[in-house]
Amino acid sequence: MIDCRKLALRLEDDVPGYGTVLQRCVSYYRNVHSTAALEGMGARVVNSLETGILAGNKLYTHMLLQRHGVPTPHATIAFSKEAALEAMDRRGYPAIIKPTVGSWGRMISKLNDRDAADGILEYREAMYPIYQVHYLEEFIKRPPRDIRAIVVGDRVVAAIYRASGNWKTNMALGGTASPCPVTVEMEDMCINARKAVRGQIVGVDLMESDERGLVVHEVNNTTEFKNTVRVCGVDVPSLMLDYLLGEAA
Ligand SMILES: Nc1ncnc2c1ncn2[C@@H]1O[C@H](COP(=O)(O)OP(=O)(O)OP(=O)(O)O)[C@@H](O)[C@H]1O
Repeated sequence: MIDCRKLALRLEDDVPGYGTVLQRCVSYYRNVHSTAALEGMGARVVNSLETGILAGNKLYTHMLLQRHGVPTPHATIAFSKEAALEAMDRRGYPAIIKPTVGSWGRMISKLNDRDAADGILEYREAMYPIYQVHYLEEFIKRPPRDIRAIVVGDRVVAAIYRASGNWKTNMALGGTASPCPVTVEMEDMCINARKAVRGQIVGVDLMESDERGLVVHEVNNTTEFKNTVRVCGVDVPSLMLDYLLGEAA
């Protein structure tokens, strides 16, 4: 185990005997940059830099899911406050606005009407340029929960429902976990989602839309699994390591 924060890599060296690296850093920027360095120095990193970049960005992921025929919330990308408001006026409220890069539900807002949208967009326009890219999703009507499925290669090894009193069901925001049965439909969809971002070990987040059935709203490049292990009793980290050892053989 190597703590990324203790790492200083001389980039012209070969990686000293790392071979295969299972990337587990939860900080997005440390994650992709350490992956880039390690890959460049000859290590095989799971997931790859390519997957880190693709899955780390909600717009890139959306486009890939769509192209691979994986159902995903309808979305709009707008490049100014005015264009975003116009799009929401056309598509209707509520809408969800998300940073293209981010996790744990941070800075994700539900825009219930034009006044709320106008206020949030004004703040975003005053922030770093990345926040002036407005990624909007339809609000999916669903039971008060979502699903996190852990995909290791060609299997969903475990899945949980995440429920909370808030419309955002992230565990980081106080969500609670319970086991979710894995259906064939869900497994196929998750494996397609993994392939769409060219990943190997990923966490796929799904919602059960009242209108459209299962939709995938995110693919996590470095999936957390503590609560899944606890409620499903599946030893996810061992399965990840078995997969990597099988791949390396
Ligand atoms: N389009 C949507 N409609 C309804 N609810 C949504 C929608 N998108 C997200 N949510 C809710 O908001 C939560 C956070 O969304 P999302 O997973 O996209 O954010 P995140 O910051 O990437 O979270 P993480 O990476 O930790 O899973 C989801 O778990 C889900 O409960």
